[in-house]
Amino acid sequence: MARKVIITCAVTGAIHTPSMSPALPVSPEEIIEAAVGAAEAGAAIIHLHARHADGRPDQSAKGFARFLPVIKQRTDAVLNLTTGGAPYMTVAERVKPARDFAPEVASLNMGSMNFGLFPMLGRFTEFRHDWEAQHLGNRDIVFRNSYQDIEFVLDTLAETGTRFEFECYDTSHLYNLAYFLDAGKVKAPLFVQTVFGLMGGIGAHPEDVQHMKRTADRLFGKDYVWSVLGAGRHQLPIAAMSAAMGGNIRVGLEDSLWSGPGRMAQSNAEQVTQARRILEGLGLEVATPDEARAMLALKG
Ligand SMILES: C[C@H](N)CC(=O)CC(=O)O
Ligand SMILES: [Zn+2]
Repeated sequence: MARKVIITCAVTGAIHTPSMSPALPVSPEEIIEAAVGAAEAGAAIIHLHARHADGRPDQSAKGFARFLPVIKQRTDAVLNLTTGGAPYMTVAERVKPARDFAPEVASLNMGSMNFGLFPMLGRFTEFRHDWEAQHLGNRDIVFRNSYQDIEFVLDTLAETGTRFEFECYDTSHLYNLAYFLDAGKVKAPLFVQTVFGLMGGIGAHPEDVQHMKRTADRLFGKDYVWSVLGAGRHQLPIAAMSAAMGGNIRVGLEDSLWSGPGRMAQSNAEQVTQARRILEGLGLEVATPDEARAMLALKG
């Protein structure tokens, strides 16, 4: 029996800006087509952020209401709403969409960190909107996720039945998750999304991947479902490592605009298809949304 692998697709995010790639979904219609296309290509989970018309991150419930009902109608993929929003937002602002829509899954960032986007400025120079260069060039971003912030999200969503994609950008974040597990604030199976190659967090070297996996195995044993995301050019190499090491995969234009060295991705579905080819090349099978629901004990 081939192992089932969950592919998550993060279709737009709040990091990349519209001028960086014509494929980046911005409008509600573009986000809907990207989500449905990614699901049809094999993504069991769709991770969602909203944007204003000029592409700036929008964390209002209204912003999400413009595409959520239509996506729900057109696909049975698991929907995962961000509580990360954009690093300069307050946690009260960030948790609103998940509080209002009570999704099956919501992201939860497991620690504070410097957030370096400015390395991308070397590659992208032309911007349609002023805010884009400021956003990317900001060297003073601290993505705040204090224990109080994390607890606030957990308590706010406690009655919704929503489960979490625990974003861990470094080993300290795994220890923070272990603390909340021991404290009984989160329940197994934990969906642990280890993030590699985002400046401010752990790197994307194979030893970094092994180190995060070894640490998670020691802290959580069988009580977790491991997944990885690689930022930028690291997306597919990190996905391949995870597939070979028994893990699951996250791709999408939120995390990377590329589909190969120097080749810009034409769509989220293209990245999902590439991930799928890697899995099938290894004799693995892509998990369906319902198989992902069973693996992650989701409310359905
Ligand atoms: C590296 C990713 N941007 C992690 C993320 O997706 C955070 C969130 O939305 O809460
Ligand atoms: Zn996100």
